[in-house]
Parts: sequence; C-alpha cells; structure tokens
Amino acid sequence: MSVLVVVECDGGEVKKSSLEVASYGSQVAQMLGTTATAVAVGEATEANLAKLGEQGISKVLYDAEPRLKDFVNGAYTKLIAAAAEKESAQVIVLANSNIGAAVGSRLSVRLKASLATNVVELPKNDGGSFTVKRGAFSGKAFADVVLSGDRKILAVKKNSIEALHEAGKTATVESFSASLSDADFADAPKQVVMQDQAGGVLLPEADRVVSGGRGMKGPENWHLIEDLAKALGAATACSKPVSDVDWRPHHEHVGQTGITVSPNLYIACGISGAIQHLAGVNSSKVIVVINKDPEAPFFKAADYGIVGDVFEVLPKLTQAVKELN
Ligand SMILES: Cc1cc2nc3c(=O)[nH]c(=O)nc-3n(C[C@H](O)[C@H](O)[C@H](O)COP(=O)(O)OP(=O)(O)OC[C@H]3O[C@@H](n4cnc5c(N)ncnc54)[C@H](O)[C@@H]3O)c2cc1C
Repeated sequence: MSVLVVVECDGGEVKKSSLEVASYGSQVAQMLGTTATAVAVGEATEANLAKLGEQGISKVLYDAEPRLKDFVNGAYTKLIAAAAEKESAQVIVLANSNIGAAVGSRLSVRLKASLATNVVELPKNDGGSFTVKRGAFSGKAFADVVLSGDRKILAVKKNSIEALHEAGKTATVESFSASLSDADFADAPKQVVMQDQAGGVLLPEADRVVSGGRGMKGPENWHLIEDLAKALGAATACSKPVSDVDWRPHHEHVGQTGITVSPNLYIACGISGAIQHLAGVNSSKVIVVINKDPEAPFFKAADYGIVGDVFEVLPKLTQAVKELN
C-alpha cells in the first residue's frame, strides 16, 4: 500500500505545481503510515526527479518512451494506472491542471476510484471516513466531501499547499514501462503549436500575471502591461471583453469562460472585478488591483489596492520594479 503522486515535467524540469503535489502526497502518506512514490510524465532528467526526495518522495517511476514527452491522454492514463497497480496505491494525487483534470477522470473510471478535484487542504482521515475540502461553484464556496471506496484520486489546486524543502534528500529513480502500444497513442496530437506569450511565460503555469481590462482603453496602450510583465518576469492576461474586441488574443482571456490561473501574484489593471472574471483568478495568492473607481468590486478580492489611473500608476510601478531588479 502506498500513495502515488503524479509528477508533471516539462523541458527536463519538474513543474512547480507538481512540487506542491509531491509535498501534499508525502504528507498524506505520512498520515496513512506509508510511503509516497511518484510516477513522472513528460520530459524529465534523472537528476531533477531524484530531487523529489526534498518533497518527501522516496521513489520515482519514469518511463523514458519518447512519445510520452508531450501529453497523450490515453497513454498517460494507462501509464499512471499501471504505476498505481504496481505500487498498490490507495491514494493517487495529481495537480488540478489541464493534464490532471483530463487524466483524473479517465483514471477514476479505469481504477474504479473516487475522485475529488480542486482539493485545497490535506484530507482528514477520522474514524475510517476520508474527507477532503474542495473548491466549489467557481471558487465561491468550499465543500467537504467524503470519499468512499478503496481507492481515492485527489486533484490538488495550485497554491493550496507550500512545497516542502528537505535539502539534500533524494529519491531513487526507477525505470518503469507500462508496455504501451501504438493504440495507446491514438489520441496523440499531430503537432503542438505554442501560443505567443509576452516574455515567453505561459499563462496557465505563470507564477506572476499582469492583466488588463477595458480600463486600458485600447490595444495601443498594452505596452504598459507588457513593460510591467517584462520587469516582473510575468505572463500577460486580459478580461473577456478585451479579447472579444480583439485588443488581445483569446488565449489570454482569464475567467469563468477562459483560463483559470493561480499565480503567486495577479495584478489587475483597469478590470472591474465581475464575478465571471474573479472565478478564474480568485485562487491567486496575492491580488493587486489598480482601478480609478474606489467602488470597483475587484477591491473586495484584493490583497493590495491602488485607487488611481492606470496610465499614471503603471509607468511608476514598472520603474520601481526595474529599480529593485
Ligand atoms: C456567461 C458570462 C461569462 C463571462 N465570462 C467572463 C470571463 O471568463 N472573463 C471575464 O473577464 N469576463 C467574463 N464575462 C464578462 C464579465 O461579466 C464582465 O463584463 C467583464 O469581466 C468586464 O471586463 P472589464 O472589467 O475589463 O471591463 P469593465 O467592466 O468595463 O471595467 C473596466 C474597469 O476599468 C476601470 N477603469 C477605467 N478607466 C480606468 C483608468 N484610466 N485607470 C484605472 N481604472 C480604470 C473602471 O473603473 C472599471 O472598473 C462573462 C460574462 C458572462 C455573462
């Protein structure tokens, strides 16, 4: 019996959300009196996988099949299911990411496991009932959910838990093959085209996001957003009306009908803070709002608020960040 953690890798590195998930999984393992094993997906180096020991992982399984470098739902599901069987995993922990959400539901069918997405806290295991807290109604409420069944899958929301750092601890890395066939790659993408992102930072994975709304008045002013994003090493985003009128591309639109982001820092510039926008950003760790209207609803969700004109505030803020760098 063990806890299996699904670790997503990209370009050889373990993603930050997966470091959090590994820390979460090792704490669940400790709670259940067992060990945490990881199965890595994506492109990884052995050295980086071994470092997962710092997050409390004892062993990492890795299938170096080149076709697993990019996400393939069928193949990833089969690989993780095989790792779960091998380790007799009772609890499987993954990130509540695009990959985690897609794989989690298929995995729950394949393994006949109960699934909780958007998990925000460590579970409680009182008197045999396994309860998890999860975000519900686009983050406007929380639900305590009791998971029954022998197997449980938890998809953990980004930024819900601090990554552990037990410096110097290493995990053993074991090569693992799930004997995948061509049929498992039937849904492999033919081509992966990366969207252009200002500064090359991908929005869903970004640690910092600078976002603009209709208060920016037009696309000709977006250099103010981009300058601050560049100074901070942040990705850029926008509200829905901004992408609807083509001031910005649609893949930058965040909110209920767009991308959900959970960065450590979200700076909203000239965005009112409508509930549909908040649904996509309200799990950001620190929210900074710049709006000239002191009654703008976004201020209620803000950690820091600047009542002011974006055209005056943004150049000063960018300059101040550059001086700190
Ligand atoms: C079904 C549905 C789904 C939706 N999904 C989404 C979604 O996913 N994402 C999303 O964003 N929206 C979504 N919306 C739209 C949402 O309801 C709002 O209309 C939208 O978020 C408003 O965008 P905004 O804040 O940029 O514009 P506005 O509401 O026009 O707000 C502009 C803000 O800028 C401020 N401002 C103006 N000038 C300045 C200045 N010079 N300096 C500082 N501040 C200034 C104003 O005070 C105002 O608060 C959805 C709506 C529906 C009905």
